[in-house]
Amino acid sequence: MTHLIHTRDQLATAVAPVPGEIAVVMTMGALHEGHRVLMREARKRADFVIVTIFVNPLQFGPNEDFEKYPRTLEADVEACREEGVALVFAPSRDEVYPTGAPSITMNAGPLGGILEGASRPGHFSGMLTVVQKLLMLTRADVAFFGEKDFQQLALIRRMVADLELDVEIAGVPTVREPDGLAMSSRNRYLSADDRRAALALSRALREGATHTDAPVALAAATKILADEPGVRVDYLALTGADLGDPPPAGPGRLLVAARVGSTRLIDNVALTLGAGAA
Ligand SMILES: Nc1ncnc2c1ncn2[C@@H]1O[C@H](COP(=O)(O)OP(=O)(O)OP(=O)(O)O)[C@@H](O)[C@H]1O
Ligand SMILES: CC(C)(CO)[C@@H](O)C(=O)[O-]
Ligand code: BAL
Repeated sequence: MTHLIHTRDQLATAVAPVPGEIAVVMTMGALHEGHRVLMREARKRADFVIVTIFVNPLQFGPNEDFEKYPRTLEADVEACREEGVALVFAPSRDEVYPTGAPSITMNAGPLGGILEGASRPGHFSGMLTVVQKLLMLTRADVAFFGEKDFQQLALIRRMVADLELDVEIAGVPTVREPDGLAMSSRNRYLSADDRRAALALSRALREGATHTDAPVALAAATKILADEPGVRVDYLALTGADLGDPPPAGPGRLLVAARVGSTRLIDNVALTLGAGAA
């Protein structure tokens, strides 16, 4: 039985008697198969799964898509029901920010200022602020996040480590459409032409990841993106697995952000760098 609740009082009442572990999957709604995989992983881990649905104003810039972000609560609750979720917490803005716009927020640190943080100033501060609140409100023992938002996941891990929060963070690999496009709520903004052009992102990452030499991997991915006129690259970066400088040898990450039409998409893949790598 899935319950839809909207207030923090309802949430406190619902979680208080839970005997075992509580798992949370935080979302902004417009749920798709990627979110469902997170829910399934959460269900494997805990009997009591909470899905939060909240389009957090604090993590959107003034010219971003906060107003037009898809809001599909009824279908979202149905998806949660099908996945055996116990509780859907869909709070209002006032319920999450009862004191109004908070004057004290999370500082996302240096990792919060690169890549997505450079393109979306304040985004990670707003994201971490709401994640911390939702962890506290749901009293989660374990929280599941997707690798699709790789820098977000890294920052949440960092926050939990640095602030010694008593919660486990579980990462889930990116779920893709059969043709490679990373699933994303924002994919529903794409026209048919945009949708076709957007495939260049995953194609570029896949091709890049076949190379073990960092400049060669970057050049291969760059060429594929440059060959697709429907894509305007925001950044393409090759980093270490911790988003620092790429190591001479070992695990790395190739990350891309780009505009396709008026839609901004992100994606990333793991790759192995260095001589001797496969
Ligand atoms: N394709 C995916 N594979 C794995 N996890 C995903 C995928 N898409 C989203 N998630 C995860 O679901 C959680 C909620 O994300 P969110 O609601 O922002 O969805 P989204 O599809 O990423 O939306 P957006 O298009 O706005 O970026 C995050 O932990 C995110 O990383
Ligand atoms: C983690 C999150 C739900 C916080 O608003 C959001 O950034 C998202 O959906 O990835
Ligand atoms: N999926 C990450 C949340 C955001 O784009 O604001």
